[in-house]
Amino acid sequence: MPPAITFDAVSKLYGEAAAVRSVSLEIASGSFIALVGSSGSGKSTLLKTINRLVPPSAGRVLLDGVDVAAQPSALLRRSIGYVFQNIGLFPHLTVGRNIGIGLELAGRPDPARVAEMLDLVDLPHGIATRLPAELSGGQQQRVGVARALAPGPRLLLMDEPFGALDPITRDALGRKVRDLHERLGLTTIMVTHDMAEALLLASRVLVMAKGGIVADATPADLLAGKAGPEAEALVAVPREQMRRLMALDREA
Ligand SMILES: Nc1ncnc2c1ncn2[C@@H]1O[C@H](COP(=O)(O)OP(=O)(O)OP(=O)(O)O)[C@@H](O)[C@H]1O
Repeated sequence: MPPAITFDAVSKLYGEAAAVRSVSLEIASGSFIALVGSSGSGKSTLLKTINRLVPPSAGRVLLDGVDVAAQPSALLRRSIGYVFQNIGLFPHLTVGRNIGIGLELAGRPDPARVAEMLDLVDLPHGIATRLPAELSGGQQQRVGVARALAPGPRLLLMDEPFGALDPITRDALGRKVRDLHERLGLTTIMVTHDMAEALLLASRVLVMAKGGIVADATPADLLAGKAGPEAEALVAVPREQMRRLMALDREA
């Protein structure tokens, strides 16, 4: 079973300023969650409390009922896949070693697993001997996903993973990740600025503002305007774009 996550009154203060304000919520095992909200609303900070990159100032985060603070952070991070915007591949290591690094550090190197992961993200095996700089941005981000999934985590955290990609590559990778989420039976949390991406990929959308969760709804309820004013302001943009595109299509 992939883990369920509980945020129990989680807050994070930086000096006087609260980046996250007393967030309490449960995430069911197997969910695909999109975390959206304006810049600075606390999305990344909340995400990072799960893998202990950010220790909460108050409250607890539980994975399957166990406080993450009670687990050694290296062990915890090995059990959680993490993909972030600037990819963070090791530039001096080949693609193959980048993908295998988690297994290597855990003392169980596995070249066959590297090939399996390349297949999983639709990259040719020949790419394994190249350096990251010799790949396109989209290919690098696929390697980032392969690296996160190589140790076989059940939980995948993604922080604006496709932000730097062109729209076509972004759409393809988003679908790929959704497909992997289903096939591997993951629990996935993705921070994104793109409401359309959130609506199309997630089963549940959490909207943050000023460190708090201001809406928590399915994509269908969000689109139907049932999730409150903050959510409505974010949904209005893709909805209006869709309306204009359809009007153009009718004129053509
Ligand atoms: N290490 C830090 N030190 C001080 N303040 C921080 C730190 N990290 C984040 N903050 C502040 O906490 C608030 C929330 O930041 P966070 O990165 O979580 O927002 P976000 O919603 O992910 O934003 P974005 O969409 O721009 O990435 C912001 O006001 C930010 O300036």
